[in-house]
Order: sequence, then structure tokens, then C-alpha cells
Amino acid sequence: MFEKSTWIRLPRNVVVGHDVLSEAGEVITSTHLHGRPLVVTSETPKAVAGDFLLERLEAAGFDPAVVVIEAASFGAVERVLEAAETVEPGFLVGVGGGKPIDIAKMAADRLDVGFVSVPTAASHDGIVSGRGSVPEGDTRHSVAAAPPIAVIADTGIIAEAPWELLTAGCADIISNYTAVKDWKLANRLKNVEYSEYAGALSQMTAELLRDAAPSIKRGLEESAWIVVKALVSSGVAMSIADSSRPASGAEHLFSHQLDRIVPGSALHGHQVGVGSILTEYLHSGADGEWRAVRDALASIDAPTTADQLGISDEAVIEALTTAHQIRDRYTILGDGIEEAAAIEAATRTGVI
Ligand SMILES: NC(=O)C1=CN([C@@H]2O[C@H](COP(=O)(O)OP(=O)(O)OC[C@H]3O[C@@H](n4cnc5c(N)ncnc54)[C@H](O)[C@@H]3O)[C@@H](O)[C@H]2O)C=CC1
Ligand SMILES: O=C(CO)COP(=O)(O)O
Ligand SMILES: [Zn+2]
Repeated sequence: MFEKSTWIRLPRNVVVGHDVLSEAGEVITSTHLHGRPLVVTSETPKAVAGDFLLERLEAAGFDPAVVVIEAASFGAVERVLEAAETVEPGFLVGVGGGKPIDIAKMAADRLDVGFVSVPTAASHDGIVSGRGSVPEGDTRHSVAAAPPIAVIADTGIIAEAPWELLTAGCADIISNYTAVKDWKLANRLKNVEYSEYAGALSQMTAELLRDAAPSIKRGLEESAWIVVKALVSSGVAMSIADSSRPASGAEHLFSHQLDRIVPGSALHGHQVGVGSILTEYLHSGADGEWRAVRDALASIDAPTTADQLGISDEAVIEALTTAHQIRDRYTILGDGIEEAAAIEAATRTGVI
């Protein structure tokens, strides 16, 4: 008897383009979300988009409230839940980079209300995904949550964000190459469930972005458009898989470990990009495809070395040799690699 079943939860409205934040009231109304919006944001995103969004929501007849968070932590989720006790929101809106969006997503899930994603930077592929990524002690959780009901990505705002945030988003996408390789490896060696559709979509997204690299230029709104579309596509792959596996392998474990060892040194996307060079080397060897990964990163101006990340060689080696401990996710790192092997990989690829 056939007993398999699956739920694929995807956003209903994905609205991308110039000045679309002006239409926020209309976009949200069309999703049939009701009640008070609770806007979850951080300081800069509030200034560049949050305050304007509050105005637009009021103009559309909503009575919004706002909570400002600083970090991606379970404590921040609790702060939003506390704010929700008085606001009694009908839905949550995450405005910002990956951190406020993840917090709003997880808090909405806990409150069992809808969630709207308003990225102010194309810096990560959590814009659309049904996951939250949160550090806790010496581990990093990939928390299941509902994906946004609507995404409002204003390319005017995103194009004005610092260029580094856009190159970080590109690198987060380029890292899909190695994430998919790790996922396939885990399927072969550990019988981890693998989705051909999610894997193919994730890989194709990285390929399309690599091919579009010549059109991705500083200060060009068209570039924000290209990158946001790729981030949406990558997030959909995670929703199809119901896991961050299509977009997060050993290169992400490496980055999560750097967040612990040298917190705040570099952007998530930049760290996973450099991690991808290293793990591609571990997958395919000295004559393998690590140069293609490095060149793809360099072509969009993303860091390819520890120096460019602003991270010491020692931190890179420590992160690479301990990344497998971050979570129970089988990757090319297996049960851990020897320090000598890590030094060899980092030296041969020019990362250190
Ligand atoms: N849930 C998921 O599937 C995914 C989650 N993530 C998570 O997202 C986070 C990384 O995202 P980031 O956006 O790099 O972090 P972030 O939210 O800390 O943003 C990075 C910086 O950009 C600033 N910023 C954002 N928009 C700006 C604008 N328009 N102008 C000027 N500054 C602006 C923020 O204030 C912050 O200082 C990590 O915690 C990562 O684990 C990343 C990928 C996928
Ligand atoms: O960053 C992610 C995908 O780009 C997902 O993060 P996790 O590794 O926490 O699942
Ligand atoms: Zn990522």
C-alpha cells in the first residue's frame, strides 16, 4: 500500500520590484490576513524601511505595533512573544536582514499567526524559506517554521543597501553547489532522504546566478532584482525539501562555527562562500571544481580568502576541524577532519 504523504508550504504572494513597499497594505489585504500587524525589525532596517512600512500599514487601515530586536536568538523570539501578549497581533511582519526575518518567522509559528517577509537586503536565502537558523550554546538549530504568506521585496531599498550585503546573498546562493553535494553524499552514505526536485532547483539557482554574474553590478537596481529572484528560488527549494539541506551543507557548518569562534567578523553569506571553496576541495580534490566556486565568488566581488573575511588563519582551521560538531548533519566533514588535512585544504585553495 502507498502510504507516503508530504506537505509543501510555499508563500502565496511574492511581490518584487521598485517601490513595492508602497503597496504593502494592498499586498497584505489581498492575503486575507487580519488584525494588528506586529512588525519585527532591527535598528537600521527600521530606519530604511520599517518606519515607512508602519505608515503604509496605517494608511491601509491597520493598527501596527513594532518590536526592535538585535540578535538571532531564542531570547529575541521570547521578546517578540512578550510584546505579542499586549499587542495580540493578527500577523507578524519581519523587516530586515536574515536575523529579524528569522525571529519573526519563528515567533509567528509559535503564535500560530501568519508571517510576512520584508527583506531590506538581498543578503541571505531565508527570505522565503520555512526555516529559522538560531545559535544556542555550542550548537546551531535549523528550526522548522511556516514560510511567509507574502514576501514584499522592494528592489529600490535593497539596491541602496551596502554592496557587501548583495554579494553576501550571491555567495549564500553559490554555496548551494556544495550543500547539494553534501546532501547527496548523506543520502548515499547515511540514507538521508534526498529530494531530486529540491536538489535540482537549488543547484540550478546557483548556476543561473553564476551565469548572471556579469550583470550584477554595484548600485544597479536590476542586480537586486536578479539576486532576490535567486534567493526566492533557493528558499522554495528549502520549502520543498522541508529542510535547509538544499542550501546548507558543510560550508554552513563552517560558517556557524566561525560565528562562535570569531562572532561578528564577517557576513553569513561571505563566510559560507569561503566555506564552499574549502568543502568543494574536500569533495573533489586539488584538480576538482573548487576553482570554479572561487571564481564564481570572485566574479561577484565576494571574499575568497580568510584575509578578505577579516578572520585569522587559525580561526579558519579551528572552524574547519570542529564544524562537524555543530549539528547532527552528515557532510563531507564526516566525523571531523584532521588538522593537517584542514591546513592542506586551506593552503592549496589559497584561503589561508
Ligand atoms: N532561515 C534561513 O533559511 C536562513 C537564515 N539565515 C540567517 O540569516 C542571518 C544572516 O543574514 P544577514 O542579512 O547577513 O544578517 P543581519 O540580519 O544581521 O543583517 C546584516 C546587517 O545588514 C544590515 N542591513 C540590513 N538591511 C540593510 C539596509 N537596507 N541598509 C543598511 N544596512 C542593512 C543589518 O542592520 C545588519 O547590520 C544569519 O543568522 C543566518 O543564519 C541565512 C540564510 C538562510
Ligand atoms: O543559511 C541557511 C541556508 O542558506 C540555512 O541555515 P542552517 O544551516 O541554519 O539551516
Ligand atoms: Zn545560508
